[in-house]
Amino acid sequence: MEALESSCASMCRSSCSISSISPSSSSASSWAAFSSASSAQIRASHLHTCLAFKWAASGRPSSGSWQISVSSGQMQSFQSRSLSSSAFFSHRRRGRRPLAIVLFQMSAGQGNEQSVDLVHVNGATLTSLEAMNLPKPLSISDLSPAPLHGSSLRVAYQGVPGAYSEAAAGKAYPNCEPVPCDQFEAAFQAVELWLADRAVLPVENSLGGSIHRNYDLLLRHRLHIVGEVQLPVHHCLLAMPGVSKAELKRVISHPQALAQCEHTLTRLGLNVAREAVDDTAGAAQFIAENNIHDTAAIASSRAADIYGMNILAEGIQDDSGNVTRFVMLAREPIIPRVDRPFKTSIVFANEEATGSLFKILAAFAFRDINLTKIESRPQRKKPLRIVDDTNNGKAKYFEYLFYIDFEASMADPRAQNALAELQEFTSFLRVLGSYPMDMTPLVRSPPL
Ligand SMILES: O=C(O)C(=O)C[C@]1(C(=O)O)C=C[C@@H](O)C=C1
Repeated sequence: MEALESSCASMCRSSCSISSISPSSSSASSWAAFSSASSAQIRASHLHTCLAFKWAASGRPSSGSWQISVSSGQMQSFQSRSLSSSAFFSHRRRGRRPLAIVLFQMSAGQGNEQSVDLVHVNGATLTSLEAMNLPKPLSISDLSPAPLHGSSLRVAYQGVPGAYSEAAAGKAYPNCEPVPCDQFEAAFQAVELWLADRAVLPVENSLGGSIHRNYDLLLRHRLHIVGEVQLPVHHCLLAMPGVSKAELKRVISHPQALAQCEHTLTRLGLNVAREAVDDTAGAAQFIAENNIHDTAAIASSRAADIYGMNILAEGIQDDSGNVTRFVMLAREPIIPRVDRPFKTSIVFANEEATGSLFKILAAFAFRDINLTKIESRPQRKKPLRIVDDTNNGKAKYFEYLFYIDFEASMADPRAQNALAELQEFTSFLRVLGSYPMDMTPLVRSPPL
């Protein structure tokens, strides 16, 4: 029997129970399409979500009649589409297995709070979840500026469950509802569009350096930095159960993770091809879903648990004190305070004058304000400055934006005065956020 994986967007919060579903045509008007999976919660009024099953075996499912058994409950009528039609499968999943979609009709008059427990499709067990990108009706709670009383904060991160960014979201906001996003840009937009309350994004790593993409996105979007978390990153080498290091021909992971483990991989004799993918846990998921035996992933031990992989080596980062710094982003800034250590992040373009950068840095030094980070990025809108100040012709200079983090709150007059002085030497200045510093002690992992 081909194994199926149920996928779902967990948009719905109440529950209902169904006993079995047989295929038929989908002509009814009140489709209660809901995104769900094992023990999902749905609200009867949600009409635009749906169930999706991902094939765990290669190839397409065979045709024939389908029986979906779920726990018994109050759903009065339901229908599924035929699963045999190829048009029925999502074609947007290039290189990935097709999705089968089942729509359920819910009858009016059902209570709001019901639960669906999917168990089998034609006897195959449903396992993991994946978000479906289907429209969901807006509700009042989507539009409320703060999470409703009793509901958890939705925190967008880039990657899939098991990614370090998910762990950082949990460290920043314990008990939050992590919202996985396929790209950094999507995490920014999820907050801007009120689909999430916060985003948690990596900005720098102690071994790999800055994550430039996020610096560029900080400028392009209007979100505010409201906090930071530093996460010790302990990488593991994951492979399918039964696979040994000697069988590996490739190691895949997020480019930062590959960079952080470069020397250790060589020391382990793994002089095999490295391939970059979107996130560490996504690498593990890809290997597990496709049952690939000649490839390992660099990811967390939690990713090994989630995707059923074996840990071949633990703590494979090149330095036991490997730490990634994440920032928390929100639509509104927080009010800066002076009763605890604060950091402020700014971005500016300096004036075209000799020594302007020196004068900018001196504005902090004279006030005893410690700088913790300076990063320069090309000014994409104005990448070159061409000046005619030589006897031999025109000179070309690259134009940069500078990102600075300094240890002071914007409520501190020293910081206010420093920025006032900065304005004399800058053509552009923006405060990205003033936020409490992460002062939690970091735990080093034992050397490999
Ligand atoms: O791929 C992940 O798991 C991530 O959360 C991303 C990320 C990064 O962008 O730096 C986060 C922490 C580690 O440094 C490696 C990768």
